[in-house]
Order: sequence, then structure tokens, then C-alpha cells
Amino acid sequence: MSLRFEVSVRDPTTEARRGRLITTRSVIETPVFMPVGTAATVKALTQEMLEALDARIILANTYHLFLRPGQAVIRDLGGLHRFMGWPRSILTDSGGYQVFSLGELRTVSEEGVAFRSHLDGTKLFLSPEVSMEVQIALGSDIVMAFDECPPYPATHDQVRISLELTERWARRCRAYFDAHADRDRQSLFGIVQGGIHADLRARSLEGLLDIGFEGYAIGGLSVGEEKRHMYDTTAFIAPRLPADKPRYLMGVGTPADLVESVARGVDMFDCVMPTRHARNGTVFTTTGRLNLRNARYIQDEQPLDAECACFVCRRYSRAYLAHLMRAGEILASVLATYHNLHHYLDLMQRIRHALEQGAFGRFVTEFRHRQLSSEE
Ligand SMILES: CNc1nc2c(CC[C@H]3O[C@@H](OC)[C@H](O)[C@@H]3O)c3nc(N)[nH]c(=O)c3cc2[nH]1
Repeated sequence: MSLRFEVSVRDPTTEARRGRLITTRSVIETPVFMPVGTAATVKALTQEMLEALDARIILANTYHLFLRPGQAVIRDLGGLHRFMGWPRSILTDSGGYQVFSLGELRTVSEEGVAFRSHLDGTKLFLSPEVSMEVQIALGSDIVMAFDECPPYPATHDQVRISLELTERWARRCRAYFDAHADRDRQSLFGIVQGGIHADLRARSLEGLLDIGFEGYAIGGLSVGEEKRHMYDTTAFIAPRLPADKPRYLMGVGTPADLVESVARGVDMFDCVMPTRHARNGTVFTTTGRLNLRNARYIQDEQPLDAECACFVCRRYSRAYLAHLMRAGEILASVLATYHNLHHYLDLMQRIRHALEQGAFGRFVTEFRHRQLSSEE
């Protein structure tokens, strides 16, 4: 077993845990936010910048790398870590979500999903076995099971039928992974589905526990449901996931979502918001988000965030970033992305510190107050 997970603190007033996830490549302090590096790059940043941010684990995506350059190219070049010059940890998502959000003309069957590449229309096929083969070839530290993320909204019956398919696929992932992966270096996570229905969430978890995984993800959320449904579903299922295994909430979220979901028992997060918003000109600050394309920043010589210690805030002004954004300069994406990821990773650091100090309950209260005042 390559993966070790240790919980050092259980928060007395919430479901939050302070822990440590150890792969063969890095020690990952939890709760952790994982920058999304879909096509083997966290867009606009160098790996050196990610190390400067002290990112310990990033995401890459099976669907995107399967389409381009293909897993055989990466495998023959020594695997994804060597290919992209990233010696720390990598989690790869299984392609289950992207094939539904990006794939065209897709046909789902018991066997898997046939679809056309969104790049050039080539006919392709993803299945539990193909997804495992790709992720094993990439050599990622954490491999995600191939699942179906049901659309939202969906009826109770549609969600049930989908979770039952996901469970049969999870069993096939486990079998293929155990027969072909180097289990001293790679671990397999199951993905709990069930929509916003507690009974279906419990049922999905029961099936996955029977199979057994090194970690458990909460899938099927952050797909357009109301925030209260996301929080309530997380509050129901997260504490029911094995206490001694990592709990990963997929695709979440805003800074407030991170705080609220840690309080409900989640250890790991990924979300494209800090990186995607940066490229669109939106930066995160302690007093809320700034849209740098707004005219009010054209002569604003303040830093993005006076409370931020990142090199962007120490050296560049909002006016300069606003200019770069308006001019469509590449540097705009680089500086805004670095700052946004610093904002997210610094928030996780402050959460971990509060948990260590037994002060997480107060941290949540103060965060909510500041959240309310910045929304007014
Ligand atoms: C945004 N909300 C959201 N994202 C989700 C992702 C993709 C995240 C992955 O998709 C890409 O970002 C959209 C990144 O590469 C990221 O790793 C999911 N992936 C799987 N396999 N199953 C799910 O149920 C699922 C649910 C999600 N909800």
C-alpha cells in the first residue's frame, strides 16, 4: 500500500480533521486544496511557481491526456511526473465527468462510453478498464475510479440507476487496478454518487465499502445544485466515509465552500475557480472578489489584496493588472493565477493552523462574519 493517511487532530466542535497524506512523492498536509492541472499543466504557471506556492499535489485529467498526447506517449517518456517535470504528487480524475461535459455524441452502455473527441471528432471509447489503463500508464499517485456523474437535476430513479452503474464500474476498476497497477506507488479512490438524496448516498457508499478503496471521493456535487443541497449532502455523507481514509469532495469550490466543507469532514478539494477566474480577470481577496476589468481599478495603485503576502501583491498594483487584463497580455494570467492559488493555499494553511490550535470553531465563525460583511 503506497498511501498513508494519519489524522492528528479531530476538531471538538465540528467534523473537521487535521491530517497528513503521504504518497511515495510528497507529504500532503490536510485539509488540502489541489490546483487543477487538467492537461498536465496548471494553466499559466510553471512547476517552479507551484513549488514556490508549496503545492504538494496537483490534478491532471485522464480524458484530456487520453485525447492528447495519449497515454502511450507519456508512458514511454517515463510517466506523467517526468513528462511534466513535477516530482510531487499527482491525482488523476478518471474521465467520467469530462466525457459527459466535453465528449460529443456520447453513447453510454454497460461496457463504457463511446464518444467523439471534442478536439477533432475522432471516435473514442472510455470504460473502467480503459480509464484504469490510462491512469496506470500516466503513473499518477492517486487514481480515481471511472464513474458516471449524473446530470443535475435528475429524478430519484435516474440517480439510483446511475449510482448502480457507477458501483458496477467501480468493481471493474478495482479488479483491473489490482491486476495491473504498482500498488506500492499508486492508490485507487472510489467515488460516492447518489445526487442530493441521503438514501441514495448511503446506498452508494455501502456498495463502495464492500469493494474497498484507499480513499473515498464525494462526486455528483457542484453540478448546479443549490448551495444548501451541496452542504447538506456533504454534511450527511462525509462523516459516514471511513474515518481513517482521506475524504475528497470533487470540484469544490469557493473559499467559503472550502471552510464549510472542512467543517463537515472533508480533507481534499479541487476546483478550477482560482485558475479559471484568474484568466478571466477575477481575483480573490480577503474582502471578496475583484473583477479587474472594471474601470474602477484603472488608476488604483493598491495591491490586489493589502493582507496578501504573495509576490504579486508585494510588487504589482491593481492598475497594472487591470492594464494587462485589458491588453490581453499573457502576464495578466500568470500574475492573477499565482495570486489566486496563493489565496486558496494560504486559506487552507490557516484552516490547518486553526485546527492545530483547537480554534477552528472560532475560525469558522469569524470567516462567516467577514463573508457576510463583504457581501453586504
Ligand atoms: C466543478 N464541479 C465538479 N467537478 C466534478 C468532477 C471533475 C473534477 C475535474 O474536472 C475538471 O474540472 C472541471 C478538473 O480536471 C477536475 O479535476 C467530477 N469527477 C468525477 N470523476 N466524478 C464526479 O462526480 C465529479 C463531480 C464534479 N463536480
